Amino acid sequence: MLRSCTAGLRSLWALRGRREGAPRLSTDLQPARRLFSTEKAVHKDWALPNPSWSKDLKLLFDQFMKKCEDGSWERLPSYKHTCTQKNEDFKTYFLDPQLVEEGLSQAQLFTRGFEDGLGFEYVIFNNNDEKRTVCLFQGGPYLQGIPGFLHGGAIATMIDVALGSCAAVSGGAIMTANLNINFKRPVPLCSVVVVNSQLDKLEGRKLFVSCNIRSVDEKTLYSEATGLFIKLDPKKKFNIKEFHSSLRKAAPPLEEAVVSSPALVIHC
Ligand SMILES: CCCCCCCCCC(=O)SCCNC(=O)CCNC(=O)[C@H](O)C(C)(C)COP(=O)(O)OP(=O)(O)OC[C@H]1O[C@@H](n2cnc3c(N)ncnc32)[C@H](O)[C@@H]1OP(=O)(O)O
Repeated sequence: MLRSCTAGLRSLWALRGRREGAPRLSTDLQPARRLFSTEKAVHKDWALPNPSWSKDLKLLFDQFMKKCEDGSWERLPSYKHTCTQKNEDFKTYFLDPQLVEEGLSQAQLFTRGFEDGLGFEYVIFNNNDEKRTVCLFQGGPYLQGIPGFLHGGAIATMIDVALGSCAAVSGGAIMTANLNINFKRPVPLCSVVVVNSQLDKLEGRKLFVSCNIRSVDEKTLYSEATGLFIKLDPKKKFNIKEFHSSLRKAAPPLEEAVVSSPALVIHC
């Protein structure tokens, strides 16, 4: 099972002119800084094949690109950094300007923060008429949970992204309000899975979506999930000052919290 993954990583190292036994990946990762060096890299669309993609992923990608030719499907681009009009609108209408200045300059999309092949490799296709999306996903070795299998949190993340994208196509600026996931079979690390999502119901600002995750041959059902996404209300801007003062009211200072409740000390 892990053979294809190891092979993928070896070819990745080979591409970068490294031999086996060369510096370990974990101590040798400087991807983000390297990528920030040019404008072109910053605005790179990551939902496109790279050398870490397996044969299965490339094959499915090609099949969906074919479906895009008649306009019934479209590939959704994916960027590490804010650069779509949708994201700009989000900042303008929903965020406190102070939050934008203080917090967002270094920010990048969580699922695109790994070096090629090590984390989330995925591409999402949208069918507007049918209100559904298909996400092709290959989870890399840094997403391991129990040995040889994907971490449940990584699966939940992809479900959030897949369902969120499905909802965002219809709803624009949305946020996840509820996710409900049934993990039915563990997903082998580095395998390719298909996340089929669809918009079930639109009710005011509420978008109800559901999805399933299956193997490429469709024989294995890995997970099923439903989600509720809320279309954001521009009248309810996220206000950083309000947020901080509500936090202070809700939580006592750390020392106080530790003394009164040792269970609050969480190691992560
Ligand atoms: C193209 C890009 C695609 C990218 C996809 C990426 C996906 C990633 C998305 C995320 O990770 S978002 C991060 C995780 N989510 C959050 O942090 C959200 C935290 N929650 C909130 O900020 C607010 O609760 C939220 C914005 C979701 C809703 O607040 P609002 O003040 O706008 O809504 P309001 O409370 O007025 O509720 C609106 C309706 O939704 C209902 N509602 C809200 N939260 C609910 C809930 N949790 N369960 C059930 N119903 C809920 C609520 O009852 C009401 O129903 P009615 O209209 O029928 O009265």
